Amino acid sequence: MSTTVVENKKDFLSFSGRKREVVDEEVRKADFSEIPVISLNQDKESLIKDLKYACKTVGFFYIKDHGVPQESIDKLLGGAKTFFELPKEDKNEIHFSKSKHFRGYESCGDNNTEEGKRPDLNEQFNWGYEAKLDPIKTTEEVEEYEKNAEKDVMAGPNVWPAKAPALQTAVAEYYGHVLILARRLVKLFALALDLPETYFDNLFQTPGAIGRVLHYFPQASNDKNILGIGAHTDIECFTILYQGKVPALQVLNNRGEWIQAPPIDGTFVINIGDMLARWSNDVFISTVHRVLNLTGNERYSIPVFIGTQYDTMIEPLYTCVGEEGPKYKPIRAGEYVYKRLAFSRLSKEEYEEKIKTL
Ligand SMILES: O=C(O)CCC(=O)C(=O)O
Ligand SMILES: [Fe+2]
Repeated sequence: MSTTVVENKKDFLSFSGRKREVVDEEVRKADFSEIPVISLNQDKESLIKDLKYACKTVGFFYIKDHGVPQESIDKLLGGAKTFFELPKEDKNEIHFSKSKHFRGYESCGDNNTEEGKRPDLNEQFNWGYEAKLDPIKTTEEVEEYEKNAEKDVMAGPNVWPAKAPALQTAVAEYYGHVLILARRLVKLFALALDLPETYFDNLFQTPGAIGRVLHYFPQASNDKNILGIGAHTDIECFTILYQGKVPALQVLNNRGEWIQAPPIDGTFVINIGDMLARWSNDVFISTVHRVLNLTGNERYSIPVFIGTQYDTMIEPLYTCVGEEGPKYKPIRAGEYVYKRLAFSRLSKEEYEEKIKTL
């Protein structure tokens, strides 16, 4: 999740390689033509046209008519709140440092998303893909998956809080709905990239899909050195974000201006991540964003980061290379995600040591 700030020049140089300049630190209200709202319930031709525009020019959009029941969202928010209210010692029983692939609890200050800024002002719970959480898998498929479950550095079992058991049940229900939506979006993205509709399907059968519930604390100061989550681009192909009711998300637009992306009832925010930006040779753009919660209220959000199966080699797609050719070298999805997560969470020494073994 890390993005490097190039000192003095105020550029963002993310791991994806694309530079983003900040020309204005003031944050302004955008109207929805800047961050489009797209209904999934419209004829396919116009839907693909809307998606093409949003993915190629903004990298951020809202979707409505997405099919995920509000009840499942509310259940997950309830389960997460119970978990976050537990005493520190109970939450730390599943601290992410005990997990080889960053699952579990991150406390406030554990993560420094934006280099050069203070650590992020949030606590969070993270889980990853397991076939038993996937509603399309049969019992036999789950058994088969479990045999090879730890094949990739990023794959393996989740950890759940013993003292807040409702969280696990609520995650399973919500994540199931989101995986179905993700597989629907993957087909639409294939079409928007001028590929056959089923082009990506096999690569999202056991997707590297990390879910997270974030709890942001209100902050008094508008000092941009302290952020709920520092400026970054997401790592995976795309993110399905439920951002609750508290406005705090900001997006860096193509002109280098920070604009607000307030919550809209009944929608998710979808944003393109660096894996799909690389895969599409920057035909789809990944967009820098951050959270600054000046509302005086606590804020909860639920991003699910949808990536491909971890053994997928990501190299620019044939429909996207054009005359200039591929901009990016091939990378293995699991290794890429691991390095990015490790970079903002481990010490420099630990990071160097760990990546030697990948
Ligand atoms: O909380 C939000 O609205 C955004 C969270 C986010 O950007 C992230 O976790 O990558
Ligand atoms: Fe993000």
